[in-house]
Amino acid sequence: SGCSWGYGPKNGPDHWHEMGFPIAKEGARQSPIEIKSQEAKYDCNLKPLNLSYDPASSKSISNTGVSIQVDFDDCSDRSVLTGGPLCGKYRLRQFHFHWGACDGHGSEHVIDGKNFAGELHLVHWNAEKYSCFGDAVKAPDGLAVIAVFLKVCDSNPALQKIVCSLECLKSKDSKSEFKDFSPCSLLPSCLQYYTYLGSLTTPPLCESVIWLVLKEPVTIGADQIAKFRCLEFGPNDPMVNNYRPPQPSKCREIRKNFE
Ligand SMILES: O=C1NC(=O)[C@@H](c2ccccc2)S1
Ligand SMILES: [Zn+2]
Repeated sequence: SGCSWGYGPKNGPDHWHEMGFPIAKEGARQSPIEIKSQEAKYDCNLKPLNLSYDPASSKSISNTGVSIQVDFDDCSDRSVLTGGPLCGKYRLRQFHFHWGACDGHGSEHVIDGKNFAGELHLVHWNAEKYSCFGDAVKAPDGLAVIAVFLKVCDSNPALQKIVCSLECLKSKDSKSEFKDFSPCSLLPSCLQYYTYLGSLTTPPLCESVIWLVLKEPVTIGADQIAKFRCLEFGPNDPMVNNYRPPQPSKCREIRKNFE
């Protein structure tokens, strides 16, 4: 127990429902989920994802105590996501990562029983309908999160600027300037996706996320992910396994924009 949630044996995902977040157990659209590719339905009406990101809108990188996060200036439509299943413009607010203590697990979503070593989340909010992130996070169509699987293989040059910044971000609440970073560089060449209605994967677990899970993973080098694992949740508490396991599907429909 203890006052704040985390990923440990006493405050991790299995305890969140008793730490003030009953939706963790009672919710109808909790995330992440296991995606069974054969059960996902091809929908020809799904549009391609349209990303228009301004690298100048990146502001800072920080150790939030639960992840490493890059924040963007979301006071105007500088970096936006449209298309896919979305109605309107969703502004990029931040991206962050989830990863494991070893390469065999660490992703939040699972595809056909396969866990990846990590997962990148690009968090956007519906700035056309809502006036701020705080309002959007309470709405069923408030957020859109792009999830990208991380596969340990060759080193990924696009991650290098992030990896190099980690040395100064070991401790919780540390923060550095992080300018002129293009989030597009982190995406795979193919933007085919699965989509379903879900939730935040951390408390407050609000059921306000339209998930866009990319089919194609991106690589991360063994040396690069090793540096992620040197971060800390707190003093002498390595930041690893900061992921929530899959939640009941509860008969949700998963669609895909590819055959
Ligand atoms: O995709 C997600 N990953 C997380 O850590 C959750 C979250 C929680 C609060 C704000 C933004 C995102 S939702
Ligand atoms: Zn996340």
